[in-house]
Amino acid sequence: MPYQFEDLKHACQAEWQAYIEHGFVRQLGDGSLAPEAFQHYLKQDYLFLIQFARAYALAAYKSPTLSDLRQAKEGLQAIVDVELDLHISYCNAWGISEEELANLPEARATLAYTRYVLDTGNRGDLLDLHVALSPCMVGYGEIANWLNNRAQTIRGDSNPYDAWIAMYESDEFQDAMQAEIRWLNERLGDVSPTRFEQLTRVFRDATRLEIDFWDMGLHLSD
Ligand SMILES: Cc1ncc(CN)c(N)n1
Repeated sequence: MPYQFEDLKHACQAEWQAYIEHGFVRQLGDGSLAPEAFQHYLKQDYLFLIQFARAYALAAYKSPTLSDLRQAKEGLQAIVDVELDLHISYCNAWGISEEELANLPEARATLAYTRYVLDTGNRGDLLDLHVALSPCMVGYGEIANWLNNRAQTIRGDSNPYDAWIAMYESDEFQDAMQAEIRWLNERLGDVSPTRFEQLTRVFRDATRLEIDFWDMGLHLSD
């Protein structure tokens, strides 16, 4: 039977659930997250997004066909034109200037995750790289949808984190997430069980690094 993206999630169910339903996410949803934790996360996420934009540029470099190149461009555009732009204005609203962002040191969780993805992409092929990128692109879209279906989630002005949820439930982000899933489904359909095992390891590692990123925000780790 051809593999699908859902099979990767299924193979890493415990890690995927721990990522999507993390304490940081729950507290964002009900508005109880400490502002310092959110600001720490926001700053590190700016650094994270710059490295992830580089990883999509690597995907463009590794693309053998026009359709692969277009998919890499979509990912790069979603980060640079949608997420980073919104992120900078969102940081400003939270009292974090662009100058401060430009001079931040990277936390260990940021270093570990971003360099893992770049290294996986350098050593492996285009599919390894997209699988390593997928918890980022697919996970946040899924988190926004999970929060929206959760009774404890507060939407609107009474939740200071409402704009964050809105960013990831936006059509632009949800469309980019669906395009990534479609691209992966087409490629995963052809892989052998042994190759799927290898890719599962990459997906699990990247998902665990997403969990560490939430932990870093929650505990203000550097
Ligand atoms: C750590 C992290 N992971 C995923 C995303 C969503 N692109 C993000 N902004 N930051």
